Amino acid sequence: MGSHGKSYFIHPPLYVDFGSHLHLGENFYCNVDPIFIDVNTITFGDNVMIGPRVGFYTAGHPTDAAIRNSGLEFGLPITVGDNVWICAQATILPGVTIGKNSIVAAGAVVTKDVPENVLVGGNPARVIRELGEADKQKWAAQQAAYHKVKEQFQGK
Ligand SMILES: CC(=O)SCCNC(=O)CCNC(=O)[C@H](O)C(C)(C)COP(=O)(O)OP(=O)(O)OC[C@H]1O[C@@H](n2cnc3c(N)ncnc32)[C@H](O)[C@@H]1OP(=O)(O)O
Repeated sequence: MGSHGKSYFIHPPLYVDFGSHLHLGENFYCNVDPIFIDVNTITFGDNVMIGPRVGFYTAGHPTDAAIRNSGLEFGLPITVGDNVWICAQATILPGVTIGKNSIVAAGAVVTKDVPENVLVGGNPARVIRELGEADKQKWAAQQAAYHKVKEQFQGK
């Protein structure tokens, strides 16, 4: 591995082309069976969560068949910001940067850069909506309800 934070976890099996081009931030979590085609660098910020069977493909080939057959390959870096969640079976293409706090929905094919604080999904991935205060309120209520049940269960 190129570099990593103090705490990281990847469920095996995993595939890397090199491994040395992979840079993980703090508190990196990746579910089972990721593919890292790291011909160029794949760089993750802190607190990134990856669902099962997500593919990161930095490599590409010429769209001209004759030149492609000569063996030419290129690699463009992939960069994932802090606090990004990439859901199951998403595909991240060469050169893509995903902005901090954003979510890539399950099955998305990400062909272009993703802004910060958005949910993207589909093929090709498009912004579905912005993430913000409504999400915070919804999930803070869920969190509070969870802790209430937990404390009741523990007899506090
Ligand atoms: C780290 C891990 O291990 S994760 C474990 C594995 N789990 C997963 O991968 C879970 C993946 N979950 C998803 O993809 C979910 O759909 C989420 C997180 C994106 C849902 O986010 P929410 O904001 O709650 O989305 P919500 O269900 O309200 O849907 C919003 C819109 O996005 C659409 N949408 C939801 N998921 C997707 C998707 N995967 N692809 C395309 N569109 C989607 C919905 O149809 C809806 O569209 P509409 O407004 O036209 O009706």
